[in-house]
Formats: sequence, C-alpha cells, structure tokens
Amino acid sequence: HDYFTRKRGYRWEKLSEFPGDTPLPIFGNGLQLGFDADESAHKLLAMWEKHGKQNIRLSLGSEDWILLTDPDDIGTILNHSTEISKPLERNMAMKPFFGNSVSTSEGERWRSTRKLMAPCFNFNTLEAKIDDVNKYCDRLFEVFDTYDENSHVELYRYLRPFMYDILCTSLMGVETNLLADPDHPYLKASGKVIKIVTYNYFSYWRNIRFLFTMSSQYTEMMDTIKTIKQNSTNIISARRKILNSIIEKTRNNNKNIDIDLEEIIESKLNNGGCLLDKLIFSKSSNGESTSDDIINEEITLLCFTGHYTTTATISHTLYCLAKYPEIQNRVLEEQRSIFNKNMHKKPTTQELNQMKYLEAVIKESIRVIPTVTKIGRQLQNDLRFKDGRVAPAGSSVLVFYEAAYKNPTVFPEPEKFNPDRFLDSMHTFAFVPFSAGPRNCIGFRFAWVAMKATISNILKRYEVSLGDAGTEPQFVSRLVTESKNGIHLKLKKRTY
Ligand code: HEM
Repeated sequence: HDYFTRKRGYRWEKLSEFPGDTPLPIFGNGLQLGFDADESAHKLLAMWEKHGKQNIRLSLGSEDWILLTDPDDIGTILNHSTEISKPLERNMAMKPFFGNSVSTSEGERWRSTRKLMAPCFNFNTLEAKIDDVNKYCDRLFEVFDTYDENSHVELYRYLRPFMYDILCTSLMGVETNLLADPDHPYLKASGKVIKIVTYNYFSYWRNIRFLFTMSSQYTEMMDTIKTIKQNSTNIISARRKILNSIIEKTRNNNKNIDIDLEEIIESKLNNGGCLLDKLIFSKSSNGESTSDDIINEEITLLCFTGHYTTTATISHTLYCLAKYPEIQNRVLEEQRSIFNKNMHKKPTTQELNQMKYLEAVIKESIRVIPTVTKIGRQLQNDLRFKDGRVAPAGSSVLVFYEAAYKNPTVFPEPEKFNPDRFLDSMHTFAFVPFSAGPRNCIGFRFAWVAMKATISNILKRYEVSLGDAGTEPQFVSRLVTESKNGIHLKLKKRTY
C-alpha cells in the first residue's frame, strides 16, 4: 500500500476510494486473477461479491480499472460526450484482427466511418432487412427439418452461417449461402476469434512479445486472421463485380444520351445502396477513394461482430426457453394472439413491435447469460461520479455487465429467470446490453429485428426442449459469453 501511495500519488489516492484488493508492486492484482483467461472471469466476479457487490477497482500491471455495476455511474461514463476512447489493452487485443475499424479506432477515422455507416442502421432501412431474415429462415428450416424430434441440433453450427448470410445479403449486397456449408473455413476461423481476443486481453504472458510469437497460439491467431481477412477480400471483390455490371448495363442502356454516370450511381446508392457500397464509393476530404485495406478492416469487423453476437443471443434465448417450458408456452401464447390462426405467416416489423413478452424473454436471457460481458473506456480526463468519487485520468472505466446483471438492488432475486421484471420500468442504465451514448452499438436495431423475427419463426414452427444429459452447455465468460460445447437442443415440429 505504501509503495503505491508513494509511487503513484494522486492516481492512487483517487483509485483507493473504491473498494478492491491491495495491489502488489509490478503485478498489481494480476496474480490473483491467474493466467487462465476463462478462470479469471470467475475470480473477478468473486472479487466483486467479496467487496459488497459495488463498483470495485483493480490494477493489472500498469493498468488501473474501475469496474462499474452501479446504474447511475454506468450512465455517467456511457453518456459522456468526449470520453469515448477504448482501453488500450482491449484495442491491442482486437487490432490484429480488425485494424482501425469503427470499433477499434479513435478520432477522425472513427467519426467519419461511424457517420458513413449510421444511415444503414436507421429505422427506415429495417423494413427491407426483415424480408431477408424471413427468407433465410426458410432455408434454416429446411436444415432443421432433417433432424427428427429425438436428435440434437447444435444451434451455433447453423445459426452462425444463417446470421452471416443475412448480414452479407443486407449489408454487403452479396448473396452467400454458408448455411449449405457449415464447415466453411470462415466459420471455423471466426469461431475462434472471441477465444483468442479474450486470451490476448487477459493472458499477460502474451505481452512478452518474443515468447508469444514463438508459440503455437500465435500461429493459430495469424492463421485465423488470414482466413477472416481473405473472406472480406472475397466479399469486396464479389460486390465490385456486381457494381461493375450495374454500371455497364446503365451505360449500355443510355448509349446515345449524354448522362452523368456518377449521378446515376449516386442515386442508386441513396435508394437502397448497401453499407459496402457506401464504403466503396466514399471519398476522403481530398477526394481520394477509400483503399481496399481500409474497407477490409470494416467488413471484417462487421461480418464478425454482427453474426457472432446475434447468434449467441438467439441460441442462449432458445436454450432458456427449452429450460423453462412454461415461459416458452407464454411466448407461444403471445405469438398466437398476434398471428391468430395464421401461425405459418412470417412477421412484419409492426408485428415484431407487438412482441413485448418475447422482447422481455430475450432481455432476461441476455441478463442471465450476458452476450457482451465487459466494455470499457480509457479516460482522457478525471471523471467524477454522482457520489463525488473520481476515476482518475489514464485509468480505464469498465461496465462490468456480468456483475451488473446480478446486482440484487437492481434485479431482485437475480438467480431467478423471470422475464416479467423487464415488463416494469427500470433505471435507464440498469440494462444497456448494447451500450449507450455516442459509442453505442451501431447495429442494435438490426440485431433486434433479426433476433425477434428469427426466434418468432423458430418457436411457431418447433417446440424446443433440452438435449439429453451430458450435453448441457459449458458457458465461459469471454468478451462474449459462449458455450464451449455449443447449444444442443431438440426441435419438435408443431402441428396446427
Ligand atoms: C445481440 C447482438 C449485439 C450485442 C449484444 C451488441 C453489443 C455491442 C456493444 C455492447 C457495443 C459497444 C461496445 C463499447 O461501447 O465498447 C457494440 C458496438 C458495436 N456493435 Fe454491436 N452488438 C450486437 C449486434 C451488432 C450487430 C448486428 C452489428 C452490425 C451488423 C453490430 C455492430 C457494432 C459496431 C460496428 C460497434 C462499434 C461501434 C463504435 O465503436 O462506434 N453489433 N455492440
């Protein structure tokens, strides 16, 4: 304690106002968390419990964290207009995969990309996307129908390509069919990303560069990166081909007319151009086109994050519904009241808006199996919380979702699966799984449409139940919670 007081003065003075274990010189609290990234998540949660289930501090090497579980304080950091930088260590873990993408960059690159992409995720563009979701559900059902009611379906295996195909079609303007190829190299490689990023983040030995570069884990990481980047290269060239043929056709149809092709292309883009088109046609302030390397970073991020988080949430919600059949029945009742006798009909966005109970069930599933487990900001300046305590400049403030969702003052009886709690109003920052403020999840509306429509379609068609003993999911709290052995459920076709 003395050592730190002397060494770090002001910063420690501020940090020490938050409860936490006494850090050791050099290691901080690192040794307590251990070297196994999957285990350290449990230890962190235990630390939070030990210190009275409130905001805690933690030091890891030269990094200091304040882990927030108080809704007011979570609001203070997420709503801040200028504290929008990600923690350095988080970015170091992510950047080998995603370069300076919108999720890993700061300053002008972040601002301009965010602005460029935002219109693709507006309310108005969602109408078109639900048609894609519904269409791909039919393909999914063709696969599910091949399983009889007693065999297990491993959900990640099919929902990942399903969500990926939807994303590629609606955001990239390229129709893919990975659902027909669930062993595709992209799926294998992207299935490892969360594990590797989490290990990069929490396994301190990886910072010893020469040790890491000689390890088999490094080779695995580099192979994974190569595969997912190659996939983006393929998407970009497929879309360029499609665009070129559109341009060629337009030119041929207007051979004898004096036209401004750029203008025609631009009008095409404004009416239904996809996100990838926006990147391809974007120009920097000095008129230069965006390079393929930069486009690749954005596509690699979007393809990964967009399909992985939604798949996890859909799968985990279906698992909860299989575990609690009475809640599944209530969801089905709500579906009946919305669709009347027409239970084969695919939902519209209006119908999705009526699915309040399903929405509550998805939220409660995220609460008990947190899709994203932690997010953070590295402070440029001191940040003052409501109670007057200060997080010092240079430290990282984290939203500790896993713990916040177990906070009994916010969620009474937190161990109970009770979707009804979301039907009542609650603190604005009690439950923000998509973050909030200027750096929130850009894809949250898209995610809601995809998740609600998919679960509605699946539940109307199948009764879901748990797999046999021995197949229970083994959840690990990485940056995204995932089950190491997948999600095994039985699907029984309903008769109407
Ligand atoms: C259940 C599904 C999803 C969850 C729980 C989720 C959660 C999050 C969270 C918590 C953040 C904020 C990270 C932070 O503040 O540090 C984030 C950022 C982001 N998400 Fe999502 N997300 C989901 C789906 C999607 C989808 C479908 C897309 C795109 C197709 C997407 C694209 C992004 C992007 C680009 C960012 C970075 C935004 C920025 O830094 O400005 N997400 N997401």
